[in-house]
Formats: sequence, structure tokens, C-alpha cells
Amino acid sequence: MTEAPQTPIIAVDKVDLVRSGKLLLDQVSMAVRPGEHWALIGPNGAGKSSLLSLVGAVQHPTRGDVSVLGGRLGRTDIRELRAHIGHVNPRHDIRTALTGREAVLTGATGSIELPPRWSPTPEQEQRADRLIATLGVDALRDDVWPTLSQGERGRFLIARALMPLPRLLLLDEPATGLDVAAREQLLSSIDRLRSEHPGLATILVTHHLEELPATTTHAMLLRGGQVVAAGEADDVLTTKLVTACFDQPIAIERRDGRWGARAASVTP
Ligand SMILES: Nc1ncnc2c1ncn2[C@@H]1O[C@H](COP(=O)(O)OP(=O)(O)OP(=O)(O)O)[C@@H](O)[C@H]1O
Repeated sequence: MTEAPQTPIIAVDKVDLVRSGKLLLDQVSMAVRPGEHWALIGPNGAGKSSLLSLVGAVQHPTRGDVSVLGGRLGRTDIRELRAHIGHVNPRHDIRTALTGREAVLTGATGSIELPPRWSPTPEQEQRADRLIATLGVDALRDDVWPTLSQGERGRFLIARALMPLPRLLLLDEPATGLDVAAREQLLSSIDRLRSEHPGLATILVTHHLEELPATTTHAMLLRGGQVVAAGEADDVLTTKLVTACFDQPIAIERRDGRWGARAASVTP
């Protein structure tokens, strides 16, 4: 007996995105299934954030279809869809002295600050504490936001995004600005998270292959709004395809699950 194929969490079909008369995405297609962890890679201006905003139900395509969690954009209430998508935005702006744990709890209300007179249920508190442990920031849970480092905030924000039990987690350049130790802690946390939530699908945007967790299963290379390659990570993250994507000779190697990139020597 053959197994029924898993319904995609995201189905993007021949999408164009036009803004201010400019074609930002050109015939892009993508299918993401439960348990898949995608890397979205490409040079500056390639269209990575634009694609993330479509699958995050933030904006609609100009042409083509986007379905997220079974709801087709344009036919579904996108606010309702967004409630099931965890979106980790490095520009998340907390201006008060919330503790790390309180920041995570705001994920239950979808707000930036804790709403007045709101208190979490015991289940919400337990969930926040479990996620804080998974992301490895237990010891910092009572520290206030202004005193946390960028890497520590990043891990609290991932825990926050997971509070509503999303089936899809979008990570927009989560390692930007982190030192090597903070980056490695973040990547280990993402690996742990993925193993503890096997049905979760994730998409991680980055310019740097060194910032990919070892649990990355799939990759898409974008350039000038077009897909250069998409599929299983080992088939896509190759010297030939990454060189074509960045228009620069780049040698790719994978060691102990992690990727590395360096300038390739060009043979005359
Ligand atoms: N609303 C808009 N109107 C016109 N052009 C836009 C708009 N939004 C984005 N762009 C342009 O579209 C292109 C793709 O932008 P996008 O932010 O998706 O790229 P990116 O791959 O995420 O880039 P980066 O790595 O620099 O963050 C860029 O050239 C950008 O200037």
C-alpha cells in the first residue's frame, strides 16, 4: 500500500509579486511539508523577505496562488491565518522592561506588551516555561529585556513565536549580528526545537550558509526574484548552484551536518 502524500503546509504556485512597478518575485513555486526545514538563501535584494511575507500571510501575490495551512490567500481571512504562523522578526520592538518570560507570554496574546489585567492560564505558563527550557534561556527568564543580549533576545523571541502552537515557524535572519558563541547556541536551540516538535515546518532566511542549523532538510536559492534551485538541501547547496546564485565562485562543503562557504579558486 502506498502512503498518502502529506498535504503541504505551504503551496506557492507560479507566483509573481509586483510592487511599485517592479517584479520582485518571478514565477516562484514552493511546497513545504510538515517536518521540513527550509533555508531560503540568496544575495541582497533576491526577494527572500518578499517570499517570506507571502508565506507569512503578510501580503498577497500579484499573480499565482499561495496556500498556507490549507487557506488560500485572497479567499481566507489572513489575520486568522497569521494566528497559526510563528514569525520571528529581528525588528520586534519591546520598549518596556518585560522579563524574558513575560516576553514569551506575550506570544499567547499576540501583542508586544502584556495586555493590562490579562493573566496567563496555568497551561500557558507551563508552555512558556517548557519553551524557555528548550531554547536554553532558563537562567535568564527573570532578566529584563533591556539587559538581554541580542542572541538571548533572539531565543526568547523564538519561544514567544511558538506559544500559540504554530505549525509553521518563519525565521528571518535569526543569527544576524550574533557572535560565534551566541550563533552556535541559537543553532543548537533550533535543532533541539525541531527534534521536540517533529510536525513543525520552518523556513529560515539567511545570506550565510554557516548560519544554517544541521537539521536543515531543504533549500531554495533565489536570485533577482527567480528560483535558481530548490529541493533537498544536499542537492541544492552545491558549489555549482551557490556559485550561480551569488554570481561569484564559491566552494561549498558540508562537515558534521553543517555547511561552510569560501571563495573558490578559479581555474584559468
Ligand atoms: N514595496 C516595494 N516596492 C518596490 N521595491 C521593493 C519593495 N519591497 C522590496 N522591494 C525591492 O525588492 C527587492 C527584493 O527585496 P527583498 O527585501 O525581498 O530582498 P531580500 O532577498 O530579502 O534582500 P536582503 O537580503 O537585502 O534583505 C529589492 O530590490 C527591494 O529593494
